[in-house]
Amino acid sequence: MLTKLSVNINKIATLRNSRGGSRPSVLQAAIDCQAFGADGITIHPRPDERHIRYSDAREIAGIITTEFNIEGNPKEDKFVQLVLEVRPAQVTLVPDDPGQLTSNHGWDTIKERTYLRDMTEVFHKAGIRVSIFTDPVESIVAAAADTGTDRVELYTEDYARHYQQGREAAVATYVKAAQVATTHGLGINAGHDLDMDNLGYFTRTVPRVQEVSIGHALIADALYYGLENTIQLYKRAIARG
Ligand SMILES: CC(=O)[C@@H](O)[C@H](O)COP(=O)(O)O
Ligand SMILES: NCC(=O)COP(=O)(O)O
Repeated sequence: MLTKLSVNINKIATLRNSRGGSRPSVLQAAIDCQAFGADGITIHPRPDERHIRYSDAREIAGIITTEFNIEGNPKEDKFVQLVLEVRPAQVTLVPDDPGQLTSNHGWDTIKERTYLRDMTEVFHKAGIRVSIFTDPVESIVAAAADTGTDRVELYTEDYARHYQQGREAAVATYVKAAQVATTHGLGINAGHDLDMDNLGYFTRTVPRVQEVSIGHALIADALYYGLENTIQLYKRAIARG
């Protein structure tokens, strides 16, 4: 099973918003990423719309030829309403507070089990696959299964942070977390701070990763190598392992 690459285009929107205009077009970027080989498009509209706007989500939904993944915190009613309106293939539930610079932790699936089960049911009723953002902690991943979620997304910042010092140690908790996910019948996604250097080892070593969502490093690389070439480089990193 080859891991799918979902390109997170948040940072295209960051650049667009920085001048108050419409350039670069986020919609065109989504169209092009799919044409260049992305297996999906991911966005993470935050309550302050610092990059992706809710209007972007509505427009992108109309040009999706791959898979659309919308990330966000369902404790924001506006987010839930948007997802139910847009009906992406997947919603990824991320427990970010509104003012966070970026995502930096997964759900406490033990404490939030009832809440997450209720929200999973809401999105399932709309025919939307659910993925829950979790740290690579075996007990947390096991508890995610009690919510009825389809998948967990393993939060990979810790892996990326420690990759250079020793990739075997950096990936160990993710291998175990993935094994627990599989044992509990959960699909496995992964994301955050993955890049061209650390990606192949992760997808080669962690079993049954169905999808990685990558944005910040990929868009930064695209400034040097071009978007089409960069997407192909990331796809080859996965294929080469
Ligand atoms: C959930 C996750 O790890 C990423 O989608 C992250 O939320 C990216 O958000 P920013 O692009 O706002 O950093
Ligand atoms: N879910 C992770 C994601 O969508 C992108 O994270 P990053 O590559 O921008 O760190």
